[in-house]
Amino acid sequence: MNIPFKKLHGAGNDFVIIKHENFPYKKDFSQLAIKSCHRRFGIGADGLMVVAGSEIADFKMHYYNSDGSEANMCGNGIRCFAKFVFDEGLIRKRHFSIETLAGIKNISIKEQDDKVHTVVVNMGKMILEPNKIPVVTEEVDKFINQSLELEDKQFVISTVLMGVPHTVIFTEDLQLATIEEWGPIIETHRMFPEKTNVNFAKIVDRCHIEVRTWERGAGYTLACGTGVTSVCGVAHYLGLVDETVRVNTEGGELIITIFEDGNIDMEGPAEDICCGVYFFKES
Ligand SMILES: N[C@H](CCC[C@H](N)C(=O)O)C(=O)O
Repeated sequence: MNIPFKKLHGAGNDFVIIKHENFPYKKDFSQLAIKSCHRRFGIGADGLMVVAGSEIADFKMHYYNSDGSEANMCGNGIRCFAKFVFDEGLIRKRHFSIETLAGIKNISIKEQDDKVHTVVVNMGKMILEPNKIPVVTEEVDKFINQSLELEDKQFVISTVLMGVPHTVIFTEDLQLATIEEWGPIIETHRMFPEKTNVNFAKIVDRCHIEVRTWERGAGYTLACGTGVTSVCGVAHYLGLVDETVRVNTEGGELIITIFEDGNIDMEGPAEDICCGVYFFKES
């Protein structure tokens, strides 16, 4: 089956995007994600998004990680999704809404020469209550600064829900070797029945943080939008940063703004990489 696609990235987190009308087989989205996201046998990407219609918003976003698992939300992905639908002429408003499994997200785009270059997403509010997060824990009212002992290493972790589960570890050590060693162990820890994304964060000062993320279902990525949002939400909750934070990821910079009512905005880039036709072969 020949499927037209575009490939975009948001701060180095890259995605294959297709229109539902070109592949209207939801039962095969997972297989399509695995095959098309493969870095050798496919196009290569961290995830797949399918652009579909919605009865409650301007569009519906289906998101699948490169391992084929479906996720409720993707922060870098929804910026690329917004660029795709605007640049493709599917919508010409600069403010519109996208339905996700984590609720409706409101989008504002910034464009130059009629092409989107930056997108602001209202990510909603960070959820702190353990009974609303897929985490198994003794009675605590917030899963913040909990100690976790793994083999011979002590971690202090905070786990929140930002559409998807995120575990945050504040550390000075952002070496890739550390993330690749401990990321998968924490991602698949028994306390996370639906697994978790794992964010290693270094607070530079009250308005700068560096974040490196091991993503659930995708591994190490150059940036993670929901992860960066979660890190800033936890850091702000702990009084470590101000309301606006510039976050450095390996793939680029994201700007997070935390409002008094708890809503969090994420601003960041969305860039085209290529477009083409993907030859999907069912296995
Ligand atoms: N791997 C995540 C989904 C993608 C999130 C990330 N790419 C982002 O930008 O938010 C999960 O399964 O929870």
